[in-house]
This record gives sequence, structure tokens and C-alpha cells, in this order.
Amino acid sequence: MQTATWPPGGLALVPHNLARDKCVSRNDYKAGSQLLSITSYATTLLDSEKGRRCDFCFSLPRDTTHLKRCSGCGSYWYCDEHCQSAQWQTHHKRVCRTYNPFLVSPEYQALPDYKKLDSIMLSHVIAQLSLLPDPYAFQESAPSSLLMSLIAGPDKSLAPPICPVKPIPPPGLVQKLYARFGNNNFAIHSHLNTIGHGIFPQTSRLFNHSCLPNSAAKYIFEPGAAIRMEVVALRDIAKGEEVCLPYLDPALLETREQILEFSYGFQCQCPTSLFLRRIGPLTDTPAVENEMLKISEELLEFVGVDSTKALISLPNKPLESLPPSLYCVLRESYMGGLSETFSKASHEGQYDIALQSGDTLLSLYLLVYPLNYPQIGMHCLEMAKTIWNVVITSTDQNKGRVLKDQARRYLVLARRVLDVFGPEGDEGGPLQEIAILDGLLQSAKTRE
Ligand SMILES: C[S@@+](CC[C@H](N)C(=O)[O-])C[C@H]1O[C@@H](n2cnc3c(N)ncnc32)[C@H](O)[C@@H]1O
Repeated sequence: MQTATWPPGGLALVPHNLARDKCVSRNDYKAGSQLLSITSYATTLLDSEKGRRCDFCFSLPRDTTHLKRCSGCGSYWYCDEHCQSAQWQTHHKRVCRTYNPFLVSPEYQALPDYKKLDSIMLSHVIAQLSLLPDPYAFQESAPSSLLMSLIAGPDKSLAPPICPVKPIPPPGLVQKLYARFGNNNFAIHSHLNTIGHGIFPQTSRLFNHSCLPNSAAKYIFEPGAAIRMEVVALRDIAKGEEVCLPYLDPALLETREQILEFSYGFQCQCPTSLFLRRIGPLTDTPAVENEMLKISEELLEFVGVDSTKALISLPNKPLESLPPSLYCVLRESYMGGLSETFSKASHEGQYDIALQSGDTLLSLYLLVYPLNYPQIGMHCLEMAKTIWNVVITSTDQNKGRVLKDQARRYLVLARRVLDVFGPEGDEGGPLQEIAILDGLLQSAKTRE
């Protein structure tokens, strides 16, 4: 049984024919509304972030020498005594002594990287449960009991070894928890870059997956506070509508079905998944450069991205209306190739190539991502930055004026999309970059 605040205010859980329950909205929500704000139950930093940011609140200090290292194990870093004490009380006091010997043990060393992360997260959860007033006894209505009530994933593999914790957990508990890990483990990101993983049982219990989601999760780091996840409406959501999150990147058009089946045990029934299943294996992209160019032009025209004209708003073409001649653009290698060409060309100053591949990439994003998906806004910002680089290297005043207008238009679009998602993670980030570039464009205009 849950407390009166469960599910939170504007959300309700109702039965679903395939997924046990689904979360529906009790109200009409506007795009950008916050639907849920919840603190993490357990988190783990990626190895690459260890010693760069606080292990408790994930905040990034201005100077890493300001981080305080645990004097016991020397393997956890904190903003200050407050963060250190919070994590000590939550789980660290149970693993501080055993952590380093465990990390060098052959059984831990033999694990693949993703299982190493699971092993540490599982160790944190077990240590946390060992510190309950009655160790390992789940209290009804507590996040720990919600965690155990989650649907177990289809992966029946053995739980990885965990860092020794006393008192020893009861037999079967680690395995039972691990069965709920694969499909309830969130990648925590800052400006969309993954920096760690976290368990948020309330979010897991509430939201089903859609490859065309109407909401997305973002993360808030506040010095001294546990990491918070906020679920944001990407578009207007009507009262009674199901609220869904993406469990994976919707752009994984060729592999997402397999991943969902393998890791979560279901087939997505969203319109884009039904469409992809109906059209079957995708045709190859042409090997000849001219043919590729034609495909790119056809895609731009179909989606309605015409870089020679003012792009006032972002078109929203349903994937299901794609003509068969363009099915080949849905190959993951096509998006990967475009993305590589765009970043290489903008980096190396081959601006014509960058802008052409960037517009094609934008068309593809608009086709495969739902409305206001942050990746679309990030790409519009990258386009604006690329055009600005052309402006500052150009000596032709007329061309410069046209380009500045074009950059401004991309910035407007970037802001429109990213304002819906709002800021996440570390200070700075895309919204701040938009403000800076906007300032540069304004002052360039006054100089004209
Ligand atoms: C994180 S839980 C979501 C909450 C779940 N509906 C519940 O009642 O606890 C994930 C599990 O829900 C089910 N699920 C989520 N999205 C689904 C979907 N689109 N279609 C079918 N089942 C889904 C799968 O069993 C999946 O492993």
C-alpha cells in the first residue's frame, strides 16, 4: 500500500492490458510542465567522472582540488562534510572498508564494464537496506518496497558479485533486486551527456515506454542534495492521456525493437514501431555519391526543411508518411554517417559540407524524434554555431548579413525546443550558449 501522496498530484495509475499499469494525467498540461520531481534512491557515478564531481550530489566543483576525498577508502569524493555525511549515513559507512579490496578482487575484475556499474549500484542499494532500523525489512510505502514491487526484467542472468556488506543480506535478496535492475536503471545526464546511473523507483513504477514519448526525464544537481529527476511534458498533454518516457534513444530505428525485447520483454505498440514492423528490413543507402545526394534532397523536401528559405518553425512530419524511396534513410548507419560528416566538417571549417549535412540531419531528427525532443534543439544550436563560424571568417558583408539572419533563425528554433525541456545538470549548458551567441549576433547587428 502506498501513502496518500502516491501517485503524485497530477498523475494516476490505471490498469494496462500489456504492461500491468499505465500512468495517466489527471489534468491538462502544457508543454514544458513538470509532471514529477523525485529524488534518487541510489546512484553511481561513471568511472570517468570519479574524482571530477561529488559522489553524493554529482555537482561539478569549479576546481576539483576543492573536492574532499573520503579519508577511509580514498575512492569517493565530496563537495564538503555535508555531502560526505549524507552519503556516509545512506550507505558509505557499510562499504567504505570493503570497497577497495572488492574493486581489485578477481571476481569484480572479470566483469564486463556494464556489469561493474551494476555491481557497484547493487552494493550501494544493499548497503542502504542494511542500514534500515530493521536491516533488509522493507517498509510498506517506502521507495525500497516500491523497488521490490517493480516488474522483473526478462534477463535471468546471475547477479554480479557485490561489495561485502554486514549484516549479510538474506539469501535470494541480491538476485531479486538484480532482476529489477536491467529495466529500471536510468542513465543520469548533464546537458544530455551520461555521467552516472540512478534508481528512481517511483518513476519506474509509473511510466511505460514509448518510442514517440510525450515526456522526458532530466536531472537536477544541487550542492548538498540528492540527485533529483524531473519528468517534463514535451508537448501539451490532455487529461486522461497516458504519460510515457523513452527507455532508449528513439533514433535506434533498427535495433530498438530487439533491445526492448531483450532488456524489457515487450514490443512497443507506438505508431512508429508498428510502421517499422510493417515495412520490414530497410533498403541499403545508395553507394554512388550522386544518388546519395538525391536521397538527401528528397528527404529535405519531404520533411520541409529548406535551408535557402527562412525556417520559421520546425516541421513535424509523421514517420509513417515516409515514401518507400526514402526508407533507406532510416538505417542507423545513415544517421551515424551524417552526424559524423557534420561534426567533422564544422570542426575542420568545411562549412558548405557542414551546413548541407547538418540540414539533412535536422530533417532526419524531425522525422524520428517526437516534438520538442531536446536532441533537435541541441542540433539547431550546433547549426547556429557553425553558421556563426562562417560569419566571423567571411569578408563578404552581404553574405555575412544573410548568414547572421540564418544563424538567428536556428537560435530561435533551438531556444523554442530547449525551453520546453529546460536546464538540466551542470551550470552553463545549451540555454546559456544560446544566450551568449544571441548576444554576439545582436552586437554584430548594431555594428552593421
Ligand atoms: C519500468 S516498468 C513500467 C511500469 C509498469 N507498467 C508497472 O506497472 O509497474 C517497465 C515494465 O513495464 C512494461 N512496459 C513498459 N512499457 C511498455 C510498453 N510500451 N508496452 C508493453 N509493456 C510495457 C514492461 O513489462 C517493462 O519491463
